[in-house]
Formats: sequence, C-alpha cells, structure tokens
Amino acid sequence: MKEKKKESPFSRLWSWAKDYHGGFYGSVLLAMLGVGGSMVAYFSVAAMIRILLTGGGLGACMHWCLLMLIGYVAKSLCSAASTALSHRATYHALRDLRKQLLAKLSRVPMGTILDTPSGQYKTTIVDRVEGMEPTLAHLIPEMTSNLLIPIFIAVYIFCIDWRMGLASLATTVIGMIAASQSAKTYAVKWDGAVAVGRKMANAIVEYIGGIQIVKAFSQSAGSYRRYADAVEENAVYYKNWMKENQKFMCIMQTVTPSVLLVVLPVGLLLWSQGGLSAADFMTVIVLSLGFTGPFLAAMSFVDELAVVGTNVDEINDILEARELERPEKKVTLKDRMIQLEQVSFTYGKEDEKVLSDVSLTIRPQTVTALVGPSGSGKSTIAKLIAGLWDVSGGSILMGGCDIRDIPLDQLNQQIAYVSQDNYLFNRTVRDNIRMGRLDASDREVEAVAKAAGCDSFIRALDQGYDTVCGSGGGHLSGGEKQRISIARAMLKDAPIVILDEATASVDPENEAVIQKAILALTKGKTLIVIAHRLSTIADADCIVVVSKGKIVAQGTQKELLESCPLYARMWQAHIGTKDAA
Ligand SMILES: Nc1ncnc2c1ncn2[C@@H]1O[C@H](COP(=O)(O)OP(=O)(O)OP(=O)(O)O)[C@@H](O)[C@H]1O
Repeated sequence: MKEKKKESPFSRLWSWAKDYHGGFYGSVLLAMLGVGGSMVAYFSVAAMIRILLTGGGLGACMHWCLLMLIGYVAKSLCSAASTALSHRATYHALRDLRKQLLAKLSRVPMGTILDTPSGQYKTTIVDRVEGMEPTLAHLIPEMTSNLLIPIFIAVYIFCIDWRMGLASLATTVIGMIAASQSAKTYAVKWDGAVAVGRKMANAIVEYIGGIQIVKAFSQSAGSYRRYADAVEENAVYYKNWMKENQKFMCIMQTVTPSVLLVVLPVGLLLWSQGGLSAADFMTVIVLSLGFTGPFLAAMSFVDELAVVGTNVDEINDILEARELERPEKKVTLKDRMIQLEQVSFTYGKEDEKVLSDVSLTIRPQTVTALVGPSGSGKSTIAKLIAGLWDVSGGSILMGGCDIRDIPLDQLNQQIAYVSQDNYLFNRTVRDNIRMGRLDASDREVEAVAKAAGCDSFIRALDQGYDTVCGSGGGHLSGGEKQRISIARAMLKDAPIVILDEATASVDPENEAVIQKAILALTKGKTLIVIAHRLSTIADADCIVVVSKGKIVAQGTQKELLESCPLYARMWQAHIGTKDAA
C-alpha cells in the first residue's frame, strides 16, 4: 500500500493560517512593490549614466530624478503597509493557533498531560508559536519579494550581455552555497537546541515549583544540580553551534556583496575588446550593485527556514495527540445510578495494575465513602468516575450509559469534583468560586461561601472577596484553599459530588462546620467522599473498603465493624489518634 506522504511543515503552517491567506498575499504584493520601488533608484542611475554617456540633456536626467523620488516614496509606503498587513494576519493566526492548542489539551487524556512536563507545554504554546512570527510576518513577504527582484535584475543584465550576466551572478552563487550549508547545519543543530532548551525550561519550571523545598533545605540555585547543569548545557551548546555556523555566514556576508570584484575585470576586458559598450558596462555595474542588497536580505531568512520544521512538528505533536474519544451528541441518562463493572486500571505499564476487578454500585442521592490504606486506589476510582481517565478494562456506567459514550460536557455537568490538591487560580477569591458556575451573581457566590463555612475568613482577608489567591492559591492556607474549593464545587450544583479528602487540611473545629455544610449542601445529591478521618463518614449510607486496588468489603459502619477486620483496625487506629489528640 502506498504510504501517505508526510505534509511539509510549510503547508501545515500555511493551513493553520488559512483564515488569513488574503492578508499574506496582500503583504507579499506590497513588499514586492516596495522592493521594486527601491530598485527604481538603480535603474534611474543606470539610465542617467546612459543618457550622459550618449550626450543626452539635463532635462532627461531630471525625469529620472523625479522617478527616483517616486520610487523612494513608493518603497517606504509599500514596505510599511506590507509589514502592517503581514503582522496583522500573523498575530491573528497565532492567536487562533494558541486557542486551538489550549482547546486540544482539554480533549486529550489526563495521562498525556501528566506525563508531559508543564515546562514543555509552556515552551510549545508560548515560545514555539511565537517562533512562527518571523516565518509568517517576515519570511513570507520579505523573502519572496527580496528573491524575486534580484531574479528580475539578473534577467535584465543577461539581456544586456549574457557574459556580464554570469559575471554579476558569480559571487551570489558562492553566497548561496554558503547559505545552504548554513541552513543544513542549522536545521540539524536547531533540533539539538530545542532539546537542550526544553530540558532547561523543564528544570526551571521544576525549580520554581519546588522553590520552598529548595529554600527549606538551604539549596541555592547553583547547587540545584539539574537546573544548573541544564543552564550550563544550553550555554555551551549555543556557543559551539554559533562557532561552527559562523564560517558559512561570514563567507555569505563577505563574498556576496563583492560583486564588483568579478564584474569590473570581466566588463573591462569585454569593453577593451569592443564587445561591450561603455553605457552597457556602466548600467551593469550599477544594477549589479543593487542586486546583492535584496539577495542578502532574503538570505538572512535562511535560519528561519531551517527552524520551521522543528517548531511546526512540536506544535503538531500537541494538535495531533490522541483525544479522549467521546460523542458530540447528548445522550439520555435513565437516572443517576453509577455502576463500576469489573473495572481495571493502569496508569502506564500494563503489569502495574492500580485497580483490578472493581465492581461497585452507587445509588443516586446516597453518601458513599471510599476508605482504605494510602495508595490503595481510592482517588483513582474517583478520577475514573469523574471521567478524567479512561478505564483500562471493564466499564463505568452512569444512568445505564457507559461514560465513554457520554459527551465530555454532559458528563462534566453531572459531576462536581473537589480534588486533593484544591488548586486555585491566581485570581480573586470571588473569581475562583465563580468558576463553579460562570453566570453566578456576587450574591450567589457569597451565599455558597457562607454555606461552605468560608465567608467569615474571606471577609477577614485584606481585600475580602477581591483578594487575589496567588499562584496555585499560594496566598492562602491549605484549609482555606480547601474550603474555597468546596464552595466552588457547591456553586456548580451538579447532581453528583466527589470530595477527595476534602477535610484533610482542616482543623477539628472547622471540620465539624464543613461536615455540616457539606451535608446540607449535598442534600438530595449523590455524594462520593474519600476521607481519612473515618469519623467524618461514619454515617455514610455505604462505606467501601479499598485495599491494594480491590474492593474488600462494603456496608454501613456498623456492618463493617463486625465483618471487616481491616476496617475495624482502621477505626481503632482513628479512635486512638483522636483520643491522643
Ligand atoms: N498519575 C499517576 N501516575 C502513576 N501512578 C499513579 C498516579 N496516580 C496515582 N498513582 C499510583 O496509583 C496507586 C493508587 O493511587 P491513589 O492516589 O488512587 O491511592 P489513594 O488510595 O487515593 O491514596 P491516598 O489515600 O494516599 O491518596 C498508587 O500506587 C499511586 O502511586
């Protein structure tokens, strides 16, 4: 079977900018008019020399002077308009591309996102996309026009005398060979530069993320090996690369403009033998001088050409990543019953099963608690129900429908999930709570905060509800973040609420307040709660004991105390801790 031809990076980039092709065509046209305008000066000088050598008058020369002025004005106006048009088209295209990338991330499995260091996403979405700017805004209009004009002049010189045509091209050909060598090494080296750059970005993101630990253990930036090594490696890589590349660039930049070194001797020889008129000789001299400027300008984009492939591939890797396969069309759910049927799950390696053969029925409007030792798989069960990951085996049904057959939006509307990390965005407290339901009024936000037991501490903050939470909620304590996360989930008013260790960071007094609030706010809803403090879930309709990825028992507290030794031990340990406290 014929293998599908890989799309070139340029056609891919061009297709990403498809809504703005008109702007790019316009900018190329204007750029060509601009370079053409700048060429008028050379043609005018050549024409004036021809006039003077053939005994023409001053009047004729004045016409050429006027044309030169018009050419200059046209060049300035057209170049400015071309730049404006190409940048407008480019930044709109880059904006759309960034939106597309972010939208894509919401459709890929969590595993893909968690397995990718966040520094890498930042580099791709911010830096690589920005790296497309020179290609779209400059390379397309400027390189095209700067290449076409010299070709036009070269044809003109060939028409005057083909030998002079060859002479005027000699240094440009050498320059092109050097430029192609530079481009070849550039493309290879750029791949390496991307790799060391990515390593450095990841190390920096990790370093900043763990800055508290670095400080707590008196580790200075220099002693943080991975970070320091990555920075050093990046610097050394660029230094060596630039050293290697320099020779090609030097050849191109010094040989190409020295066109007269060839044109003058060849022209003199032809003129002395009567093969070339003085007027034609002068015309060729002037035109060949005007020829190298645009050519060198065009060659300055060779580096950009070389990096396009790597940048486009990196962006494309995200755009083409496998998506969670979900239908678009809403389905009818019979009820809100959740059923796990022989669910197995692995985060990565097939032989490292985190859950195996888990079957569980969660009836609507009941409280189900998942308990068990650390690492037994409780959070994983919650994440699978919330649809953050796909099961590896078996199925999860909601209202009789496999959750893989429910559109992501519809599933999201059914579930409010408070995760362990209680992540808050670097926005105001009000905005963070409002993320539960974007159209909620200020009054509704405050009412839900009051119900979740956080109104009084929010009001005590410097700016009250308008206090900015800091990156990841860093300006607030663990318990405060947790309570705001609960309020956010409550505002969503989804029929199913999943609380993953929602009371772990709260002191006993507040825990009681929150428990009361949670019970009041989840009245009539299905509540799935994961709590290490067993006293908080003692009244649950069903307590599910998870151990080593399996469900070992389920029932009420009373039933489990009698029938499940693991639960009885956990309860005793919990009571013991409480007594000790
Ligand atoms: N993103 C992940 N990638 C790989 N392994 C993971 C991931 N998340 C959890 N695990 C592993 O899966 C197992 C179950 O983890 P899970 O968080 O579900 O346990 P848990 O019972 O909720 O634990 P805890 O009570 O300590 O939160 C653990 O061995 C854990 O190391």
